[in-house]
Amino acid sequence: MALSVCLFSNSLQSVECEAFIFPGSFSANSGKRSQNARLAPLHTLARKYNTPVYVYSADQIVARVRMFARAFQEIPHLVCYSVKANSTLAILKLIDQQDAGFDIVSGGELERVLTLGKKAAHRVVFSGVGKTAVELDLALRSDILIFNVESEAEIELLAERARKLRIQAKIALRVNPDVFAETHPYISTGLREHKFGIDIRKARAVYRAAAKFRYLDPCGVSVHIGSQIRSAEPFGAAISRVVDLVVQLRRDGLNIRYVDAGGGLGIDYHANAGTAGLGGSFDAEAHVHAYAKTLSEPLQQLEGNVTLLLEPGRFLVAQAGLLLTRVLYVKKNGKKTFVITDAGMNDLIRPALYHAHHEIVPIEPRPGRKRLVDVVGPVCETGDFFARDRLLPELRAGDLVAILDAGAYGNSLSSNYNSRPRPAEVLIEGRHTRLIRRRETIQDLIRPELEV
Ligand SMILES: Cc1ncc(COP(=O)(O)O)c(C=O)c1O
Ligand SMILES: N[C@@H](CCCC[NH3+])C(=O)O
Repeated sequence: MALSVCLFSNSLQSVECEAFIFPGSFSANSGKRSQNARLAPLHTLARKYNTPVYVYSADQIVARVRMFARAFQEIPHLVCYSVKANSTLAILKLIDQQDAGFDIVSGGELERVLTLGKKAAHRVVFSGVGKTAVELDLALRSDILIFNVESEAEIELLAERARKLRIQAKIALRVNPDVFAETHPYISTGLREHKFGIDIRKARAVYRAAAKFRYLDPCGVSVHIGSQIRSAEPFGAAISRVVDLVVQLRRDGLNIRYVDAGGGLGIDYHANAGTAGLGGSFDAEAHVHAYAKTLSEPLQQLEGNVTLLLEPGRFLVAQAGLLLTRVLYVKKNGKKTFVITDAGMNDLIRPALYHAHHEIVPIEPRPGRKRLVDVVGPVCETGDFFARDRLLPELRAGDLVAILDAGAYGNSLSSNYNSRPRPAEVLIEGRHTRLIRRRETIQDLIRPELEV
């Protein structure tokens, strides 16, 4: 019997989501609100586009952007989607259509935003510790919204470039608030020992110095304490320190009009855990509302006159994407069973890099006893795994499996290691599916070398 499973369900806590019709035995019961998104069966996608392939749901992305905006509706704000999470042009376009802005960290990301039109650039915040003169010039000429400056040396370089081009630059200092946030150490950014931002204790003096440059307008304060943060508390601590600083800076005579709270709101990578019914207790909407409340309380001290900039990445796109891959081989080494897929760590590096958990769902699960397996890729690294000692229904060569919650830091962090072309990407829009990035070919990889 065909039952429905919505592998993107968690992002909306949807029930009865008829996303994928599997001849399997899962049922998607993950919560409260119901949404019918009729999407194509994954089998069809695998046949049409081959594997591995990233599959995204446009509905889910749009729903997340709207959910985020709803939570902040009482506060003047601009959601600036963090492009690094997923920088595929069709995804950016979708988010642009929701009137969002963009958080970028390189000239390359700015070029991507510019493909949406010049207007999109006016809603860009430019973060990053290592901006080059060329990147600053492009951003100045593109008339971006604001530069989040991360060092005194960068202020000087930006002031020089702005003077040369005779273009006024709005700047925020990204302050380092020395706030601990529980997450993987590689993606924690808010402690003094991290490379990010300017020590908040020095910030007033740095603002005073910045204000002397004719072509710089110090009008914002920004902070970003890390990524995949599941509790509201550290965001509250960071924003309170920022608000205190804004009060002081205003007393110092600066016209601070922007507070940028950064990104970092986490998701539940276990939300679809379990096999007898996908879904979990994570309520994304409640989570973002709690986050909004935590940010808005300290901001009240500023009595309006401030636009809150937000830079969510993962929260908007992670759960709207999955990586569809086919089992190549199943083999035993001693007591271990390895399920070897055609996707590898080069396609999705999060498990290898952070020991990150991603749910893995067989598309046609076999009934019967589950087995403890390692799901691994074909790359020549022992770290090339998607799951270790995971209890899964029996898998055989040829089976399709979906690696869930892969919409953020999936393809954008992929590489060509082992000379593996990157996967295709497909967007599901209502009843239609669209190839938004073709699979790379070996020619794509070697052409730059043949050209020299
Ligand atoms: C400055 C900045 N803003 C926004 C983000 C987006 O973070 P997330 O995807 O966790 O929301 C990042 C990544 O951590 C970042 O470094
Ligand atoms: N790449 C990380 C997030 C990094 C955020 C960068 N500021 C992840 O996959 O979780």
